[in-house]
This record gives sequence, C-alpha cells and structure tokens, in this order.
Amino acid sequence: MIFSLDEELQNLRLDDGSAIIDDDGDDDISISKTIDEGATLRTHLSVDAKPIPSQKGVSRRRSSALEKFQVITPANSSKIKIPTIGTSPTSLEKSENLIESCIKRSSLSRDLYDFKPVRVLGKGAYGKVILVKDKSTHKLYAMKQLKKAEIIIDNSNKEVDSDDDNLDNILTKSDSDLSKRLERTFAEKTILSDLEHPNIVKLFYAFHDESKLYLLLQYIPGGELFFHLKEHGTLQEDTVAFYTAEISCALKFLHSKGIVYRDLKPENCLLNERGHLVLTDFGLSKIAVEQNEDVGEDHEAEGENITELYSIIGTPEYCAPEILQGLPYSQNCDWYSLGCLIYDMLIGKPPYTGVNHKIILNKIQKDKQGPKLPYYLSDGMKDVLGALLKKESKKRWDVDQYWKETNDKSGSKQGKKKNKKERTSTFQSHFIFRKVDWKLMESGESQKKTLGPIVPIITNWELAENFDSEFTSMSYEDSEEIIDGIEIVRKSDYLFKGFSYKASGSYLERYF
Ligand SMILES: Nc1ncnc2c1ncn2[C@@H]1O[C@H](COP(=O)(O)OP(=O)(O)OP(=O)(O)O)[C@@H](O)[C@H]1O
Repeated sequence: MIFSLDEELQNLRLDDGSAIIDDDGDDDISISKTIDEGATLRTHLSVDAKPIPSQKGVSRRRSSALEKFQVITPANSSKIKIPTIGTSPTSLEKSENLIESCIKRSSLSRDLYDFKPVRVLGKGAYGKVILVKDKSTHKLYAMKQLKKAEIIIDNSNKEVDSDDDNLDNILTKSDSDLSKRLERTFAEKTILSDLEHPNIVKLFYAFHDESKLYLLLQYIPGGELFFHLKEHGTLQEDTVAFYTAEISCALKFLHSKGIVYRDLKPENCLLNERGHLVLTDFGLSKIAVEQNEDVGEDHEAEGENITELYSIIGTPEYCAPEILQGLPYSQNCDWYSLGCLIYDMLIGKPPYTGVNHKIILNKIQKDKQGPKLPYYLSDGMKDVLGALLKKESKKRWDVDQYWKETNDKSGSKQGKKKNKKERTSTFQSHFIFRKVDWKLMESGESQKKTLGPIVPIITNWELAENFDSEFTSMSYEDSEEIIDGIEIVRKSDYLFKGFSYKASGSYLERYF
C-alpha cells in the first residue's frame, strides 16, 4: 500500500452507504457519482459543500520519486529532429545554421559566476533547482540545472566507458531516445522563453557550461502545492475551485499556443507570495507541429501533430489512460490530469495509485464506471470530476472547445450534442466557479489585486520556508558527483548550441 490514507479511505462511505474502497483495501473503484451530463446544473446543485475531511498528518509521497516513464514512441509517430551524432553532414549543417541564427537572436551575457547560490529548492530527474542571488543586482532567481551527462547518456548505458568506439556506440544506439531527451530540454527553454502568462513561470536567462545547462527562472517563493497539501491534507471546495480555475487558465492558454503540458501534478504547481498558482516544469511539454512559428524555432521541428501524440510520458498517477495505453492522444489529456489533481486536492490522493503505470492502468481499466466519489463532495464537484475523469477521451469534457459561452452559435458546436455522451456545457460557467471572476483572472489582474486562498508565510524570501527541508538542507554543491561520461559530454557539446537565451530588457524590467 502506497498511502496510509488508504486505510482512512476505507472507512469513508458514499451517499448510499457504500465504501469508497473495496474491503480488500484495493482502491479499484466502481461507481461514478456524477449527475447527468448536460443537465442544467444550477437547478439542482447544492450550494454549500459539506466540510472536506482534512486528512491532516497523512503521509504523501512525491510522485517524482517514482521511476520515470520509459519513453516509448511507436514507429508511426514522427519525431522532432535534433542534431545528433550520426546525422548526415547536410542535416547537421542545416541545424547549425539554425543554431547560429538562435545565437544571434539572443544576447549571451550571463554565466554561472554571476549568481551566488542560496539554497536548494528542489531536485528533479536531471539535476537540482537552486535559489540563487544575482551578485550585482541582488535579485533572486530559481536556477534549474540540468546535467548534460544525464541528458546524453541513458542510465542503462552508464557502465560504458568513454573511448571513441564506445562513444559512437552509445550515441547511435540510443539515438532516438537521445533526440527525445534533447528535444525536451530545448522545448522547456523554447516554450518558456516565448510565453507570458500570469499562471506560468517566467524564464529570464538560459546558458550552459561544460557540464550543465541552466535555466534562470522567476523565483516562486510560496512553494509547491504538494507542500501545502501535505500540510493541510485536503483542501475545501472553494479553494480547490480557485486553483482549478487558475490552472485551467494556464492550460487553456498553452493549448491555444499548440502546447500540451503533459506533467500536471501538485509538485509542479507553485504558489507565489500572494497565494496564486504558477505552473513550472515544462520539461515534458510538447509543441504542436502546426504552431511552431508561435513558440519559436530553435531547432528543426517536424513534430507530432497536436491532435495525435504518442509518446508515453508523464507521472503515471496523473496521466490520462490513453497515454498509459500507448494510444494516440491530444491536449485533452491535460484535462484528465486536471481531474486527477482536483480529486487529489479534495480527497488526499490521486484516483488511482500504484508503483508503476501498468498497475495504474489496470486499476483504471478494471474500474468500469470511473472513480467513486465520497459523499461529502458537492454535486458540482462530483459533476466536474465525472466529466474530466472520463476514461475515453472522446467522452471527456473538451474544455478547450467548451471554455466559455460565445455568441456565435452557428459555427460552433456549443449547445449542440454531437454525441450523446459528449459533454457540451461550458467550463467557465460551471457552478463550482460561481465565485471566480474569470475576466480578472485571465487578464492577470486578480494576481495583482487579490490574494489566493492560502497565502504562504514568508518571513524572508531567502529562507525558502515553504520548501521541503529534504531539499533546503541539501548541499547545492555537486561535490559528491563525479561527472559520468565527461568525455562524451565534451565531444557532443555542440548538441547544446543555441540553448542560451536572455529575456528582453523590457520583460526583465516588468518583473523586477
Ligand atoms: N521557479 C521556481 N521557483 C521556486 N521553486 C521552483 C521553481 N522551479 C522549480 N522549483 C522547485 O524545484 C522542483 C523541481 O523542479 P522541476 O520540476 O522543474 O524539475 P524537474 O527536474 O523537471 O523535476 P521532475 O524530474 O520531478 O519532473 C519543483 O518541484 C519546485 O519545488
């Protein structure tokens, strides 16, 4: 059993007295307690949600502690091309030309020595995120470090030493995986450098040295939603509705730019000093092929079509079933993940848990009706969860399509029922968002004018009080780490050309 919360969930009962969790302790769930699709919600939703049991003190496990998904890309999916060893001189030349133009576009004026480390904020698959202070301006940033060796060398190849034969071997054998890892590394920088949204973290600089890549991000001092969930156990419905609205503004914005986020989880939702939610970690985000002009062109990108992605990726507990099954998927997968996150905020854990994606997929498949929802949730929350957590993406609420009421009924599908099971009511007008001022939120004004439901306690920004001591007590030095494959990194350093970036002066001024 993963969560000790499971035990407590066993004691919880639904409206009809049935248990949330089967007596065998497995949380394979059978009945979805949602109201009829398309029904007029306002007429029969209860206004007052019952208090949510707090689940305080229940231990939470970081989902990033799970084994990272192996990336499986079926043969029929196209790949973004990144220059790798083994590509023909012409395509390499072409890539280098692109890289040169990137370098011209950016001003490469910062390096590691401009920043003083303060403390560690977090740790991910490829390195640490460190709170740093600009030595000349004393401004604080979150510096995300990515080890080149970790990106270039697949873990399974680590034992290979770095003589020339083996080097070629490594790079050809894992060529497509390497392309994927490089693609993601560049995508994070490219996406963040081209987007500006109140609920998305800002990127100010990117640079690299012989061993690492560095992303200098806006420091979000309120810590992870994960940290606050750990403290509160669960959140009340109004709070959940508020975060849901802020996250969905960010997701809708990303989707409109042709980007699928693919890694929504409480660890990647940060709270700023005013308690507003900011998405971070775009390492798994995907740029759609048609939209590349909108989000930058640092590298040649054939790309997967946003309507049909295939890579199996993400944190399995928040991952849409179609991804877990290796089926084609679209941006709609992010709305399933949002459903998992809402469930987690209300109940204390995601709907299906397990140590790997197979176990989770099994549970989802066994569970014909979708997850059971506890009696204490309001009808509104049950309705939203039922609509987002649909196993079949076609039946799932297409939030992008049904985002808000539009006057144009003629061309749009709004108001019509294409398919009996398809949800066609608008997201923003849902009853759970009755207290949300969408206009204010979407314009970013609510961030400036209002406080979020949980305002983090910050006595000194440098103390990073809202981050786990597991990280803040960590040494930011990498002294213990002997860089594996240093020779490989040196020889393939050209792969990272074009990574450096500096935000425009006006952008920097606006945020400091
Ligand atoms: N801008 C930021 N401000 C404050 N803290 C941050 C910021 N960006 C990241 N962090 C902290 O660092 C942690 C790890 O960052 P991030 O998720 O980007 O790394 P990652 O290597 O992609 O992680 P993972 O492998 O778990 O996906 C975050 O969960 C958060 O706690």
